[in-house]
Amino acid sequence: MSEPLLSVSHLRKSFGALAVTDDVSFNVAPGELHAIIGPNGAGKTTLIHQLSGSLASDSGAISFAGDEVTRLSMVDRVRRGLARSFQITSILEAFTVLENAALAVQARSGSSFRFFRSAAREAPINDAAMAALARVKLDDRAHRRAGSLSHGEKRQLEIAIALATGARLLLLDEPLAGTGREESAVLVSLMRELKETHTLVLIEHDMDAVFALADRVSVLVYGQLIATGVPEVVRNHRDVRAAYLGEETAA
Ligand SMILES: Nc1ncnc2c1ncn2[C@@H]1O[C@H](COP(=O)(O)OP(=O)(O)OP(=O)(O)O)[C@@H](O)[C@H]1O
Repeated sequence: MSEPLLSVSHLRKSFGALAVTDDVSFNVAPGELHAIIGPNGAGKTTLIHQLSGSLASDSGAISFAGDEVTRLSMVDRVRRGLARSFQITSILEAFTVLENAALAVQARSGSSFRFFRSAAREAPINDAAMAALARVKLDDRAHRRAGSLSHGEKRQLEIAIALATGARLLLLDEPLAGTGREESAVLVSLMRELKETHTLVLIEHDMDAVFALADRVSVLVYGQLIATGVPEVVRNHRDVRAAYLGEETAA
């Protein structure tokens, strides 16, 4: 196997007495789509926060592209190419879809946020922002107000914003949450296309999507990874089936 792009080793985070991530170790190879699944409250979102840098880890190490990034800020991790797809709440609804993507391009170049309304009018920024929108099939919505997008389109825009930062590895936290069947199909096919060019870490409750897309799956239960492997092995893993008893994946 090639050198991992992301390497997580013995990562921990507690809130008070609650160990929310507890000695978590796994690797993600370049080009891999690695899904992290687990029952509600298992610690998946906390783990993504630790990987993105929005939450400091108590102990353990995170390496990205061969460099340790454990103590780096979120902005520094984004500049190195490790970006989280931010939640809808971070979309600026009053601005156009293009302006939202342009802001992310501008953040990558390190220039000030203050003039971002005009950023979309600067050719290099505009071109990069339009390219990110085209990747998520939102280029025809570029000049619409972001607030006017459907729920599924907003999730596409979140991914475009992460792409526009120049990310090599995208951390996607439940991109299908709250989407309808058609929206979800659009996002699944989008992720399949993104796999061609990007490394993805995907947290998702939709097991059909996970097992259709993932190269490998890790299972988090009460903060601990109980299994990592290719989908078929994980699906049939005894501990995984036990952890999910009564939940959809064991079906
Ligand atoms: N800031 C915090 N302070 C205290 N407890 C927290 C905090 N953030 C998360 N927790 C607790 O940590 C546990 C794991 O939460 P987390 O959101 O990471 O789980 P999850 O696997 O993403 O859950 P879900 O699938 O429901 O989104 C939960 O018990 C939660 O209440």
